[in-house]
Amino acid sequence: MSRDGRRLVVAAAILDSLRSPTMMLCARRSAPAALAGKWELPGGKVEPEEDAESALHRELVEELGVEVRLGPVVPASDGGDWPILDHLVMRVWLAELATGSPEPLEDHDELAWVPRERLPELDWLEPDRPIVAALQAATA
Ligand SMILES: Nc1nc2c([nH]c(=O)n2[C@H]2C[C@H](O)[C@@H](COP(=O)(O)OP(=O)(O)OP(=O)(O)O)O2)c(=O)[nH]1
Repeated sequence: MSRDGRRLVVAAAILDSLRSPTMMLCARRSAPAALAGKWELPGGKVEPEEDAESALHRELVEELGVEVRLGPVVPASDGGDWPILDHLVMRVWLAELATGSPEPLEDHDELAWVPRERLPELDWLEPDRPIVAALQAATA
């Protein structure tokens, strides 16, 4: 749960390098129908009794088959989690690959390494647009 009791979604902005980022791994949703075709950050809902970072590592293994090193969280302008679809909130970490090569194993039909300056060109899930802007700023 987030601090205000809303269900928490966790996601990773996986960079080619945490130290000197130039590209970010973006994922195109394949389901449900209402969200299919839109780009997002890989991740998913935190299960009850699960801590946020463990949930993120679990989701990245399930969805992409990778393990990552986490960098800092990129907060919303109020310092907290980002409001997203379905009255959920999302916490976003910068990250870099530790092991594995990302494959669209589950929930996505395409993955793309996108140069950070081109990130706004993708057809993002609407709530992700301000997050993408913050990620560009955080990786400048
Ligand atoms: N993973 C992810 N979800 C996002 C992003 N932006 C955004 O609005 N969402 C929304 C879409 C969904 O309503 C929700 C995440 O749900 P999900 O379907 O990915 O979660 P999950 O893998 O745990 O699946 P389930 O338990 O619902 O079956 O958050 C994003 O960048 N990444």
